[in-house]
Amino acid sequence: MGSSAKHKLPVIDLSSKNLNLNSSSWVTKCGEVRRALEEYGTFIAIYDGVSRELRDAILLASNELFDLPTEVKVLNVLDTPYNGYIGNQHFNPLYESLGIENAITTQGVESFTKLMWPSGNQSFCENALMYSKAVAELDKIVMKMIAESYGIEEHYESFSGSSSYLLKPTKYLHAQGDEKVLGIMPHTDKCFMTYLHQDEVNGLEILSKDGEWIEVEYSPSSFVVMAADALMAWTNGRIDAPTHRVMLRGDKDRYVLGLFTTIKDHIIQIPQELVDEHHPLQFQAFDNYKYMQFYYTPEGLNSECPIKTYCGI
Ligand SMILES: O=C(O)CCC(=O)C(=O)O
Ligand SMILES: [Fe+2]
Repeated sequence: MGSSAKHKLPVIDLSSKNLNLNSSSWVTKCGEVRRALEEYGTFIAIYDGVSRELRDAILLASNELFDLPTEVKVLNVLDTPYNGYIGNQHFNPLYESLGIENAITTQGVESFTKLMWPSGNQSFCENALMYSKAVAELDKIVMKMIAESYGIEEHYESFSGSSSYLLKPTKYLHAQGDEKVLGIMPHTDKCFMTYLHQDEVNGLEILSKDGEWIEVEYSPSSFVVMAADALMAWTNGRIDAPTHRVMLRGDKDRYVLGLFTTIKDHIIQIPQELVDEHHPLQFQAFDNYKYMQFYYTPEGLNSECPIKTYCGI
């Protein structure tokens, strides 16, 4: 498996000025999004919903967050293992992250802020909420495009209100020396969809279908949109969740903001429209949130493809 020169991730402009729901360019864009996801499981979106000021403010706030003492950061404990606080793991020693649950609600962001800064941090709270809401709008656009492209809008509408958003500021300490070093081990995400945003330091790599690692370069005004395991099951395997990792190089720490959507309290059915003689049913109806819990059991952790082990046919 080498690094790829032959693959380049599709870049799709989803800025508001270029999207008109009733135009033929909308239909063309839906097709582009679907093709990119079917081919790579991911693409780079140009999206103008997050202003430069907001981006700078939230990245600066992430710096302050990771500068807090470890005794404070470990207080962030969530129901889903590994979403609360991760730091100094022996297998990902440069990686550190903190998850903020219900990140598009005032209550979700406020309770996290109070835990980290008992005397308050109004600007963190406001910026994290504004950022999460803006990226959740991008999620709505992307999901609408996927659903329209497959003709499964009604299925999506039946659970779109059950989307739950986890904002995960992440920090990677810089590598020592010129060699590329591992930032996060190869994995697929276990939620429904992932939206990544970074400062100027690259490092994300995606495994292509033919086994090449694609180095992802994207500007601070773009987002990586990535399918996760639950989207793969819902689309009956039409879209694969791509394996990805982070490799670090250079002398700068890397900051990333991940927004992860999960469908909660809803059993996701596989749309009949996606099942035919060329695409036999591959998955049973499943609960995305329970699947995430299953992943952290010994059976889930030891499985080569946990979503198949959990609800595959
Ligand atoms: O840092 C990145 O670019 C990717 C992070 C990631 O894969 C994750 O948090 O699941
Ligand atoms: Fe990931």
